[in-house]
Amino acid sequence: MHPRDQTIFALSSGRPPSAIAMVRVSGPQAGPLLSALGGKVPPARAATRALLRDVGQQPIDDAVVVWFPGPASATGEDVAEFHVHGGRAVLAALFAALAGFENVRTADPGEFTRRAFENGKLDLTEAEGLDDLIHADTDRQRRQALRQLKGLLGDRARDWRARIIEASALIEAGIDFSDEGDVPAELIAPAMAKIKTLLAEIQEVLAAQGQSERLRDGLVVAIAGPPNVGKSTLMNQLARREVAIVSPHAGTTRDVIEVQLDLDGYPVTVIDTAGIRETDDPVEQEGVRRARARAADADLVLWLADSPQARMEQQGAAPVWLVRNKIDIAAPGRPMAQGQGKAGFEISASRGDGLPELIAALVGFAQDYFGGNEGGLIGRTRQRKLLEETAASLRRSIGVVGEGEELAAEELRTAAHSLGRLLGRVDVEDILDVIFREFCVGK
Ligand SMILES: Nc1nc2c(ncn2[C@@H]2O[C@H](COP(=O)(O)OP(=O)(O)OP(=O)(O)O)[C@@H](O)[C@H]2O)c(=O)[nH]1
Ligand SMILES: [K+]
Ligand SMILES: [Mg+2]
Repeated sequence: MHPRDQTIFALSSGRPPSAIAMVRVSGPQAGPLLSALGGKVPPARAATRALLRDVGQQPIDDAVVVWFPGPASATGEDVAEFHVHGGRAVLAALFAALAGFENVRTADPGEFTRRAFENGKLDLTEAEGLDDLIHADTDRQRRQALRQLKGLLGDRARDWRARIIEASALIEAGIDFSDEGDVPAELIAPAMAKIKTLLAEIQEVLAAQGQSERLRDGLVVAIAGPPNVGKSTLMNQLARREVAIVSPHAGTTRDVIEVQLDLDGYPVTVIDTAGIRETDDPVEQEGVRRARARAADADLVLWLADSPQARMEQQGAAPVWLVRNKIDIAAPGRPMAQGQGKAGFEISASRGDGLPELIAALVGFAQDYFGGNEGGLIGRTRQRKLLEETAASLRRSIGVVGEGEELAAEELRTAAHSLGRLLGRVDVEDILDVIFREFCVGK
């Protein structure tokens, strides 16, 4: 039997032990498994109490089961849910009982969603939204993922694709029905007008997007600077816990240390690095090399220093903010040298002075970085790339239509194909369907 036709099961709730655990089953054996383990197939979509027993009639657990006959289920197949007590031994016994049946196996990662997608329950953008929702750490990520899951982008893409196919059917019909290959302008003009309108709509979505697909990956802020200036102390303050070792010994931090922060709903990764200096110690040299590399890849560098004469080092293309630390012991004195046109900050990482201002500035930076808008439909680079490809093909079709309708039609097919890939449905038959439906009646 093909793996696709087998019945799959998996623990769908969190790691055991837990009060309740939910094991989900999907596939043709879901119903037979319910009756084999629970004694009967319960009424559909109603939580039903069942004493589960294994093949030897030994009790497994007192459970609640739910039966979702397909296709009106999450995956489109027959689905059974077993809500059991979330102990490791209970789950082990249930898994053993399930796996004992023929053509029943544990699910691969994402396989329930994959089946839902294959059964047309979700398009690819919605599946991506579901994945993002499960992995969302911050509130803004959650809202963005929910927009994807609700299929807002998918709905637009389906509509655009249908309209492209319509326009291309008009042109192709013109080509097929014209005598010497010259397609009457009455057919081409309305088709191209449709294309121009929808190109404008796609461009609007691409432009309104700002940076919001960055929400998935987060913003990386590197703390860098000379040894012993208080980088790890600042890191611990931002993380509100002791993630990095702090000591008066210069060269304490060697590895790159990361923490994930939720900064006003924005996902921010802060990294603490080794103090940058010339050194003979090969271990510290490696630390310095990693520090430079990570700072060069960061989206923002906080260059920490503890003297007014501090000179900062630019790493990569990211903006660098000069942050003077230890103002509690140094005389306030002269303001620090200003770097890259950015205002310097003055803080005491150990005492907390100046930290609210620094954090407020980081939130402001995050707002700019993420585009601050809630209306973004695009959640991933994959989606943006395919929409850009679609727009480019549409522009080319408008450009080449004067040179030949076949060229324009070919570009439209490419555009529809890009949108099909966005949705995870690539199906050239659609174009033929429209042509035959609209132009071949009675043949
Ligand atoms: N007075 C004062 N001391 C500080 C402040 N911040 C850090 N220190 C002290 O400075 C020393 C070095 O701090 P760290 O946080 O380890 O400095 P670092 O830059 O991570 O050092 P390396 O990892 O070795 O490069 C420690 O003794 C801290 O207690 C501050 O704001 N004021
Ligand atoms: K130190
Ligand atoms: Mg350190």
